[in-house]
Amino acid sequence: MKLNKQQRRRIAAQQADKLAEGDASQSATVVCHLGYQLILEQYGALLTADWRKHSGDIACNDRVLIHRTDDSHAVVEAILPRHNALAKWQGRKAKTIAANLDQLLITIAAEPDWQENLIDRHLIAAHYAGIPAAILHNKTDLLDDAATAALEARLAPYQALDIPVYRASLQENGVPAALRDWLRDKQTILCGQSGVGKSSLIRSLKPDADIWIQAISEATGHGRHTTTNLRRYPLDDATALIDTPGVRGFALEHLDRAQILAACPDIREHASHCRFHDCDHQTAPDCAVLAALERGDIAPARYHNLLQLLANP
Ligand SMILES: Nc1nc2c(ncn2[C@@H]2O[C@H](COP(=O)(O)OP(=O)(O)OP(=O)(O)O)[C@@H](O)[C@H]2O)c(=O)[nH]1
Ligand SMILES: [Zn+2]
Repeated sequence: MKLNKQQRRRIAAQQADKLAEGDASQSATVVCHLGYQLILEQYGALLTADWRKHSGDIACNDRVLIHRTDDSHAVVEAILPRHNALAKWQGRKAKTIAANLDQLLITIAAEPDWQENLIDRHLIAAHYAGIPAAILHNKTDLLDDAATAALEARLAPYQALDIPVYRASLQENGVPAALRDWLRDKQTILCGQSGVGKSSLIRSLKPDADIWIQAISEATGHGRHTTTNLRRYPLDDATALIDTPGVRGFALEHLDRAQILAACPDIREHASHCRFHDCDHQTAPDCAVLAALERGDIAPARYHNLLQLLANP
């Protein structure tokens, strides 16, 4: 059902009243959005919750005001204001998948094989969510010296962008101290292909992760259905990890060329000096991007990856 302006205004006003009432209701954090049901955490305990039709697009890690209906169930009255939100786009339609994030961690590994394109899409999504990103290169134990050098060379252009790159063998050595520090007191969304080691990272940092997963399954009453939904893992009062099973990457079709370029800090400056506003950065005359590439001011890999993204957002 589509709402008219007046109905939307009335709902917004009702939600504002609820927010103002504050402690008449109580707040909780969204652990998991199952589509038909929400799993919330309040004071360490899990609740199932329904929401009113027009509360808005509730996402994992949202803070919500609730009305408890019994010990294990609640109704969401309103979404508390968000710092930010990460959306996944399908064509021109956006779906918020997580809110109130501080940073994004992309994990890659020797296996499964990965493409720069995957990292680039995550960096652009992070850029538009207004959060910094870092890369975790896991399973270093699988690489010999030559393979390590080759992989490091692929990651060098990202390090040149001041994106932290952490290296780990989670299985053999656990979580490196520098990565622990980076994650501390932050709400971090964990991205990466299936099998790179996201669960291993969560289990290393949250020894009771399996108990938490079990508790979520019990709350839903639907066994293991939650495995393809985003899930929040609290580590302490200020730290949480948000796992993203089933999020295969970020389509960028909703962005135009300029917006994609704007999210590439190493290239956008040069692009602003191209002779033509709509320069293709390939064959057009007086292309400042090509000139910078020839001077060595843009990493060839970054240039080629950008062309690929522009051709296939
Ligand atoms: N060799 C090696 N294997 C690892 C390492 N870390 C994790 N693995 C293995 O890689 C496989 C996938 O790890 P997970 O942690 O389940 O990966 P994931 O990203 O959570 O994958 P999904 O659960 O499918 O999303 C498991 O068999 C792990 O034991 C590592 O440092 N070295
Ligand atoms: Zn150009």
